[in-house]
Amino acid sequence: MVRFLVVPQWQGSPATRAMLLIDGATAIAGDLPRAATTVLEVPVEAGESLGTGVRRLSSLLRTREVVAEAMSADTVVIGGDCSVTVAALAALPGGTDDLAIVWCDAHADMNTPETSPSGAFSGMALRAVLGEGEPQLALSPGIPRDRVVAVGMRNLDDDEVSQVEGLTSISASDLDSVDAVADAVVATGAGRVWVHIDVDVLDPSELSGVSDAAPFGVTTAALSAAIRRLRERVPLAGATISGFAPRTPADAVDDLGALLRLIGAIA
Ligand SMILES: NC(=[NH2+])NCCC[C@H](N)C(=O)O
Repeated sequence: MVRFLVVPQWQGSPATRAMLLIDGATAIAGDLPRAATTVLEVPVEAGESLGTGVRRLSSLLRTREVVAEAMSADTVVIGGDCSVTVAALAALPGGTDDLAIVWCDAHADMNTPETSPSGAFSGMALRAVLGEGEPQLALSPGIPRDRVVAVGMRNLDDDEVSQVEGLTSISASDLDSVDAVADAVVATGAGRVWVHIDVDVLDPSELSGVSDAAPFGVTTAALSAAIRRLRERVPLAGATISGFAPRTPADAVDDLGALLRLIGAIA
């Protein structure tokens, strides 16, 4: 049975109102089956960079320990900022040797501390999954680039452009084919797949509670259908929903329909 691990980590976000991610995690948790849901306690303090180029590193490391203690097979992780996926993969039962990653996010998250405009670890999260960037946070071993399928990526920093070469990229219009994601993952040869969804991958008309909305995103319907099709062909190792940062409780209610549809596709 699927377990939900709610990780209200905000310290990896570049947003000025990053703590709205706590409200987002709490709103989602309230709609999950209680017996299958664990809400983790993440540090309340912002934390220190400890001389690295990653803001709030000390708190990110602490959350990582808490996630490692709680991880089990068939876990759906609910963020929090999108770097919670790095913590989950670092502690994934069975390791990551046979894993492909589907990274659904408007942003590339391919910065390192050297290229990051913000110092926010969420903007470095996919790069850390590849095993690169700040060594205290990077996966070891990393996931090879040819095992990564990026969906809906459309808001890149200049230094990220060269870095996304080598990833398979699926645009919003590519999702018109319900098999596009499944075909790309099967082509990697991986035995299992982790699906990461930062909800800012959705078009802003579908969901408003994100801190850095980008136009021309994917529809909830197309993404859900693509994930369901993927799961018919490749076993799911786990999944993440992250980046939900509603401005008010009423806004959160407006967005819950789209969120629950995505959760239904991955859980
Ligand atoms: N998944 C996200 N919301 N990422 C935000 C990244 C923003 C920007 N590219 C940075 O590195 O700071």
